[in-house]
Amino acid sequence: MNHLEMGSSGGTSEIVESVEEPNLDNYYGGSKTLRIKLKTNVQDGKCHDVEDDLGKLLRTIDLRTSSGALGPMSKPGLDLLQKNALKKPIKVGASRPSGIGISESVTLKQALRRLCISQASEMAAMKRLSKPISLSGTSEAGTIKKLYASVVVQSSDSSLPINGGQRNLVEISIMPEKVTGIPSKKATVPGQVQNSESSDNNVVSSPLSSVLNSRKVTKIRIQDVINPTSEDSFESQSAAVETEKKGKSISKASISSSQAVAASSKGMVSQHLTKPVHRNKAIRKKGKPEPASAPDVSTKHSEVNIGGVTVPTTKPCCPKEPVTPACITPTTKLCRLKEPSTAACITATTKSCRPKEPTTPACTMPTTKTRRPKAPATPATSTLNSAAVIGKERIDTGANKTLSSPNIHGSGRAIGVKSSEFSRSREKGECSHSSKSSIGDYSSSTSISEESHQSGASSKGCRPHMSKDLRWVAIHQILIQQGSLGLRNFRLLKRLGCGDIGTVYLAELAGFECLFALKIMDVEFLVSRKKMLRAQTEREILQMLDHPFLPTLYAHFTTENLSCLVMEFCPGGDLHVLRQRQPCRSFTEPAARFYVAEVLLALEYLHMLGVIYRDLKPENILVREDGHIMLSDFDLSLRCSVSPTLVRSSSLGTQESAKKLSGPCAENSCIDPLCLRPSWVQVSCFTPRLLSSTQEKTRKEIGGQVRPLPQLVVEPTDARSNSFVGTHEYLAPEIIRGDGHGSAVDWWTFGILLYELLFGRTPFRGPGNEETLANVVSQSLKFPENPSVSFHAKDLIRGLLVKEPENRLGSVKGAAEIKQHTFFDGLNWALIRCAAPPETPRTHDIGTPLMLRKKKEGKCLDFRANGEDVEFELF
Ligand SMILES: Nc1ncnc2c1ncn2[C@@H]1O[C@H](COP(=O)(O)OP(=O)(O)OP(=O)(O)O)[C@@H](O)[C@H]1O
Repeated sequence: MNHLEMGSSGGTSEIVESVEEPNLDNYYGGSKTLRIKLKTNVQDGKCHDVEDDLGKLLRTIDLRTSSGALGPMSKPGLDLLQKNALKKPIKVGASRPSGIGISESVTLKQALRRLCISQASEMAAMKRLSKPISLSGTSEAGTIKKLYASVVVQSSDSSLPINGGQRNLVEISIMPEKVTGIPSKKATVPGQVQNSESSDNNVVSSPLSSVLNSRKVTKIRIQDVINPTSEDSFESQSAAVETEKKGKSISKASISSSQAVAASSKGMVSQHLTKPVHRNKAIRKKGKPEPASAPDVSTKHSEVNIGGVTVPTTKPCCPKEPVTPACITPTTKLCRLKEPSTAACITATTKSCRPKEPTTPACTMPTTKTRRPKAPATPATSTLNSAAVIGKERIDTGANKTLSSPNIHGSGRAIGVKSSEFSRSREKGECSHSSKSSIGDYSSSTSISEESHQSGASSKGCRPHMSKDLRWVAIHQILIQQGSLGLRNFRLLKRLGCGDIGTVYLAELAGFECLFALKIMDVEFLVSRKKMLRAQTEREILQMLDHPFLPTLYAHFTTENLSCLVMEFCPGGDLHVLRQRQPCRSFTEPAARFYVAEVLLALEYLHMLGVIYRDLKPENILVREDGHIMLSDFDLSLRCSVSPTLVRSSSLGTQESAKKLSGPCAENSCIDPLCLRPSWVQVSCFTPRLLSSTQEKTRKEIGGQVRPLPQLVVEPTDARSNSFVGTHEYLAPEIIRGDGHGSAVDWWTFGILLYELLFGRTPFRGPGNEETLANVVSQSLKFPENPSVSFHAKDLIRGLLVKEPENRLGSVKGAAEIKQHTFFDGLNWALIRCAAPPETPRTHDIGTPLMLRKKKEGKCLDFRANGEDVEFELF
């Protein structure tokens, strides 16, 4: 600290400038010292002229420094010079382009000062360049260089390229805190002065101080980047603004430096910096509602009902942020957006949805309808829990609950149907396009409340694998533009088939060239035939689905008296048709394995959702455009509760396992993945293979045998229903016997399916349905000699077609058990959706557009192409 002491010594008053500083000898070598004392003699009341004293002083200096006029300065002299330097900013003027000059107009004292200042500063700087700063571990020279670089950047041009600013940002941020005490010393770094000279107005000390100030600003910004959501950063940002405001008064250069730093910050982290701004707005507006804006359909995870159309709102149709081409990639040939505005935001690489070559795999459905035999009446009571919980959904079984789904209404007319009506509904299916008709003796002991419907809707809100689908974009565009979706938006092109509860059409969304399968159901007909619950079950299940081998429901709407499901269209027909096109009317083993593997994954997924499918047959397995499968038709499915269970292998007796499996797995008497021999099983198992020492010990104690880990089973293995549902040839024995059934029925039908795909017929088919049913219950399984089928395939079928459901493969651990069978050896389950299918469908005939004409009273609605007109088919 510098201070002036005034003392009195006799008649002489002496102003002594004393400096309390660390030993500067270290700084300046201490080799030569020049001590200057300014002494004012007041003697006899006479003041001597200061100039005289200085003259003497100058002579003294000349004498003592004659050996080296530019030699090291004495400490006191330096002190004085330093002090002066601190008091006055060093102006870098054009009059002194280089080196040290003394203008003629200045006094001798000033000249002396300048000389000393320049010399001392130069020396100090040179010394410092080689002196490390202990605090930061970086040399002070390095720090000076960095500061210099900052000053150079800031003083030369404020409109610097951003990357220059970036460099400054980083360098400044690592400066040690304690550099603030030496700005004036640093100001005389030679190179720095040279650069600073480029501008008359630049004040060297100011940029430095502003840089130091802006370091704080910079630091704050970096914090923002690191943690853009922290409150601190928000406050600091305000502080930074304050600092910047203050900095404006320092100098022009300091402002520019601050701007440069800020600009560099922006340049580095422009994206991140936008976040705190948004967040700040949010903080400010906290508690205040945002002004009404258009609904952001891209972010909500629930469904909306717009104009009677139920659609999920999570689809990335028109997100607020501009849609990048990568965000919406065409995934199908079946949809193309026409409107240029949309196409611009979506991507222009979409394939045409209108295939040119007319082939008709999807239109080869048998048109003959089979009347189903009346199945024996079965008790309506279901062994399902009265209040079944599916995930977060709760199925309320309240008997008199009124169904008033907003989705089932037409022209503003809500349909309220007492669930008691459904409870009485046990009607069999009456119409099918296939030779294998589904029996729909649907025990409707459950009715589904509105709440469960809503939660079901929200659970299906997100469909990642379909999120890039242009069809979502098209539908959402219609909803946004027109407010609702209806039959008017579709051109019916072809009838794809007729089921128990409705008719499915190939339909094009007008203006978009997007093809859909449109299932149209006559609500009055459904109510009168007590099939409303089946329709509702199907819709609710469809709304839950999000799986590559299961259909996507794009929308549901009601219009007049029709309930319509807008689904994904499968142009490849079904496996029944496809099988009949095979050389021996049966698939090769690899092809069959591919199809059943995909079906298995779909069933596994359904089971995990608490859905027992119950109607597996080739007719319900549709072939997608890419050749992969899609399991359709859920109106006979059973919804039930699923409670994850940890199943220990010991609970499944080893003998039982052996019965179910043969080959390497059965030899081991264990079905746990760890016990399976095939290498692919071990590869696909995610169980850690490293055992701890304790585990290793335990393992040895049990005689070297691997103790299988318990397995989590999330399948409705305990669910029971007494409904008589299914297709005769596919009905499980327990359904026919009326024993009550659970998810094991799907593994029975899975066995029948594999049998049919491989052998071209089902195993228990009799001359009539009654005989078929009898065979299913009592006849033993036989395999034809032709075609030749592998042992593994037969072994799997044998494991599945076990008449007692409790001994059936899959009855305990579900799909996991079946996947582990040797028939599937080498199959990569995780990547099967990427595997090449046995065949991909040929292009399909979209047919002639159909037109709705009329509906006859009290009859099931159907449309039939007749030139340009459509007639209703009565059934
Ligand atoms: N998404 C689709 N893509 C192509 N064709 C389909 C699609 N959905 C259904 N179909 C065809 O439409 C026809 C009728 O299907 P729907 O599901 O209504 O009845 P179903 O399969 O006969 O079953 P059920 O009578 O039990 O309702 C089927 O033959 C099927 O091939």
